[in-house]
Amino acid sequence: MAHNNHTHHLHGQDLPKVLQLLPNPCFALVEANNSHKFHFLKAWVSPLPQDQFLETQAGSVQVLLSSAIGPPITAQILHLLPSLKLIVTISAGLNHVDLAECRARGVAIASASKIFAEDVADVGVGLLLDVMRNISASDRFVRDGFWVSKGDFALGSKIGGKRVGIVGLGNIGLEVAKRLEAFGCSILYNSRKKKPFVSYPFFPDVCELAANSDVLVICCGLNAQTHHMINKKVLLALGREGVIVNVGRGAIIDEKEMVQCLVRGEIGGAGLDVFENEPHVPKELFALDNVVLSPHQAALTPECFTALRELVIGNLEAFFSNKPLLSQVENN
Ligand SMILES: O=CC(=O)O
Repeated sequence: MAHNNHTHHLHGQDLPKVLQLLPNPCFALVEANNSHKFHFLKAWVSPLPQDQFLETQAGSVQVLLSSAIGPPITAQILHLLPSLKLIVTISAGLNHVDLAECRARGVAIASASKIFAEDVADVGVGLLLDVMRNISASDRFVRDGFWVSKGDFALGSKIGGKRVGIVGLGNIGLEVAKRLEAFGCSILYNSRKKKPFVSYPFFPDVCELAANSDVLVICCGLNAQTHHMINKKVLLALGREGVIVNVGRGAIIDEKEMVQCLVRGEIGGAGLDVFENEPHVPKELFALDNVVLSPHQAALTPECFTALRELVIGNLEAFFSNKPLLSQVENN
């Protein structure tokens, strides 16, 4: 987009188009005060079925706004958008986007990973503390009147000195490491590649990492390589006292096996913000006091909304003026 004095005189139809497939509260937030700069094209407003709408109305669309809770951006959708050059996703995770198809079509991706990292890490550490110090379980104990009728509650474990294995040392994993270092934990990690900028011990094999950790914190993305990467063998290597925390995606863990391990006491506990089949959570977990559950909401705090809006609009402005994107994701 040429930035000149006439920009604000452009009619909606002449503005650069930004496609949205489904309504999303975060999109509305991004749109607020910016509808004079971009024409936000909303597939759901049309009476046409989505495919037909895309085929007839979105042929010239270059940018798609997407989110982790929105519809997956499949090869089929990409095929209906021949002019698409950029997907801006309001998420840290990218598993809802067909990355191979984007690569093949030369579609760039910009994410919100940097903005969400601190908030997701906070919840990861919160879940770890909760499981290990029985915070939610003690709260239930007190509310149910058991402090009076039964006396003391089961003791939790000390956090300081624990070995925390981080799976995925990206933006989120690094924030988790930073926080837990301050608690006196020792940090180990598994990642696709060894990171030259940290001195934490690197474990190329996730099973080895589990065997050497008191807690595993899952912070990686979901893809073909990480799907069910945390399988029964890894869980058994973590062991009876071991705790697992997941703030990545549910399907990185083989959920059925994890539930079995928890029910049989083969691992010590779990703190979970994500699940394989959200919003459905395996019912067996509801009965377990050593499990803390959270409804996949680690990423979003109202405090990050301003930064999110600036990042998305910054990416759109950069794209339409041929400048480097602010948060382009590597997709090789
Ligand atoms: O799950 C949330 C995200 O990917 O940002």
